Amino acid sequence: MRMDEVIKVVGTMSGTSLDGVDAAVIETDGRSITGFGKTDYRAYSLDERAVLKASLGLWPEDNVLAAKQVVEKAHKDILTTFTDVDMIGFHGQTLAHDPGQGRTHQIGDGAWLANQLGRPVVWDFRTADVVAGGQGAPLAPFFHFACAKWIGATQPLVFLNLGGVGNLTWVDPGKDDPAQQGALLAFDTGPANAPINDFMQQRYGLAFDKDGELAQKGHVDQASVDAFMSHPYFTITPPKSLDRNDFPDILDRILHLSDADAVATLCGFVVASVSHSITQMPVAPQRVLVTGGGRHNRVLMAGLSNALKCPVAPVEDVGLNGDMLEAQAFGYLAVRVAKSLPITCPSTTGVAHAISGGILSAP
Ligand SMILES: Nc1ncnc2c1ncn2[C@@H]1O[C@H](COP(=O)(O)OP(=O)(O)OP(=O)(O)O)[C@@H](O)[C@H]1O
Ligand SMILES: CC(=O)N[C@H]1[C@@H]2OC[C@@H](O2)[C@@H](O)[C@@H]1O[C@H](C)C(=O)O
Repeated sequence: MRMDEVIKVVGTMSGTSLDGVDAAVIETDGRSITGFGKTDYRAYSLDERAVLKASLGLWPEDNVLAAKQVVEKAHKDILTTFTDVDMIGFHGQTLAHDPGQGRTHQIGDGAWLANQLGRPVVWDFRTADVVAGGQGAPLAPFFHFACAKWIGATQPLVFLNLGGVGNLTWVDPGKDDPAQQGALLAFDTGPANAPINDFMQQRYGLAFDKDGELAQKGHVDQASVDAFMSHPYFTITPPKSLDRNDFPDILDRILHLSDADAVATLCGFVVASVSHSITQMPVAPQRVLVTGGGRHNRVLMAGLSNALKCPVAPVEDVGLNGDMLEAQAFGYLAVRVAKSLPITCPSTTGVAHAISGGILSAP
């Protein structure tokens, strides 16, 4: 493969919210984005979701066969309709993440998918980084750097992903290469939608608080937010990353509140953790562009706008697709892996030096 060859790749993401699989086409030479293409979404059924949820926290030595089959089938279903791509970037589903012990666990066999779909598949993006001493997450930052160039940004800005977990990337678009010192700073900010979803599921059997409607009726309990912010995670100097279940007692902290106040306070946790994270940026960002499902939550967006000293807007404001950015990221990273370009560096995962990673499985 020539270094300047543009590859049409479909990337997939099955995120921590366990709602389904996103797939999105991107065209890139592994450095610049040259175009975006078709996108699709395949929801997990309630039964599939239950299998995945029951498998969270499990490692390869545990019995994860049922969950693996759910993930593989869902990806095969959605990817079958992407017929005109050169390559697939397959993130899989994270079940467990413990970089401190040098391990992270994404299920789904990319070699099997390559055979089923007759296309090369790049997968297992995180293992090389954790084995090399990095956090193995977040991995979207190198793609965020390319997005900053694509939108023509000239001043430092932040991409904030509000998924199940929150993560952000500070980008200096004045730099030439994402692995260059001072180009990026990225880390997980704290829990985002996952606790809100868990609460809505427990109380109402609902998947999430649509548009923040319940939170809008409540008030933030500041004492609970302050107690939440005393968690040791917030004293760690970035880069740092989280497992979905790293704050196991988060819902216990709001049990004494009314439902509306409880959800408003969970939103307050997100706003406080993101605001704290922004104070750790090398230079104040000119703006914060929000991606991930949390950008639809009006209470989260209003809270962030109030708390931060710069404009906060969904990535749609700059022409990007906030539902598909992570899927696009793993397409982009697949091409970088195929070209042996770095996908992580000290300022994104804390790894000692910039490295590539992933496995490329030919059909
Ligand atoms: N209209 C909406 N109102 C409020 N919240 C929403 C809305 N739409 C989506 N969300 C939230 O966004 C979540 C899905 O976000 P997203 O797809 O970015 O997460 P993910 O990719 O699974 O997570 P991660 O980035 O942590 O891997 C939903 O579970 C829900 O909590
Ligand atoms: C271990 C893992 O799967 N982490 C996810 C998770 O979901 C959000 C946040 O936590 C981020 O660190 C990461 O995903 C994004 C896509 C990333 O790697 O950039």
